[in-house]
Amino acid sequence: MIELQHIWQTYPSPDGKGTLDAVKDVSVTIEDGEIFGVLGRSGAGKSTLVRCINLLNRPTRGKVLVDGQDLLALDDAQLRTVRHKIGMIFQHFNLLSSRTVYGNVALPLELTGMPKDKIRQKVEPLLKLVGLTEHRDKYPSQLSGGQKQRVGIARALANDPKVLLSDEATSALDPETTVSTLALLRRINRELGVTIVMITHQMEVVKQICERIVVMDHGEIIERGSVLDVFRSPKHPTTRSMLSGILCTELPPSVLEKIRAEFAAHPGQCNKALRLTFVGEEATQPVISTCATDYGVNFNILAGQISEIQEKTFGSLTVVASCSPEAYDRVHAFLLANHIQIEELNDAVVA
Ligand SMILES: Nc1ncnc2c1ncn2[C@@H]1O[C@H](COP(=O)(O)OP(=O)(O)OP(=O)(O)O)[C@@H](O)[C@H]1O
Repeated sequence: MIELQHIWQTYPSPDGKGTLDAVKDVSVTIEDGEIFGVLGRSGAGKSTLVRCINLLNRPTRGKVLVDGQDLLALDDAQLRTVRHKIGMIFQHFNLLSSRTVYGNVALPLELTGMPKDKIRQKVEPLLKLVGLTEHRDKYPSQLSGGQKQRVGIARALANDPKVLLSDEATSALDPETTVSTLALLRRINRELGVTIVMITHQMEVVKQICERIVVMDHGEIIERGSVLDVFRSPKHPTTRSMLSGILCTELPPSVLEKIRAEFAAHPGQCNKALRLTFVGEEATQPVISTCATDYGVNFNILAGQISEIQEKTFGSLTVVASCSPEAYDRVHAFLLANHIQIEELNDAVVA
């Protein structure tokens, strides 16, 4: 288990006149075997925080405990031993251009003084795991971005780490390569039991593999929870804005226009603009049609997104419901009973 307790990181400010708190009193616990996401925009403090886990950053204040061991209390030799158990991969791969694929993966083992035949016994299965056996003698310049990142992953696994820190590891990759790289990380997590900490600004990354996340903004944690819960009801405006592509959290002018037209088309009715969010098999179609047939509600679907999070369907629909106030109360209760989250958007339409 990794425990970051009340971490502060203070740097000299860019103008050199004062200080900048890049991380402000952040506490996070990461359980063994999970895939944990640290999400936020550029400059939020994600890398600064996560690099405290292997003390690439020494926090100005706070405690870093890995399996109960206080890293800040260790001497250099003890810290080196702990760091062997924490691998790291980077956005720009950080490979040595003068070494082959094999040579890059072997490097951390050579540094421990391991004999050559033992190194081969370790490196060859790793190259197989990341699908690079046939590229073992190539140099980084002869590889695609996705292949380079696979070398980085194999190298990070060479010392059998318990934890893998991934600092924007897919940010430089195209969408397809991102998907396959994340699938590889998930396999590593499941098959080798490695705890993975993902630093990312990409919702797709979080959506595809993270189980729990924290969202950072200006050095602070503004939201935390399971990915499903945060996606279902993001509370902080920054989270909502980061999720807007997936959740339609911001209503585009064309949808606002349609909502206003719907309201005008049903004068004297209870008109509600709603965002309905659902997870799993409570697919809305039967529910929506039940609302129409059993409760006499006129539903007009104006926008929608269905995606997959942790192998579960996750959907968000923007609708206008027009009916009597009594019918609306009944429908509201019916939707909640069917595990559909309801957010009323009338204020946004009026604003
Ligand atoms: N070594 C440093 N010295 C001074 N300021 C720093 C240093 N490292 C980071 N910062 C500042 O701390 C803040 C947080 O940076 P950090 O790299 O942790 O953010 P991030 O969320 O990881 O963003 P990015 O993805 O852009 O790296 C930024 O304002 C950055 O300029």
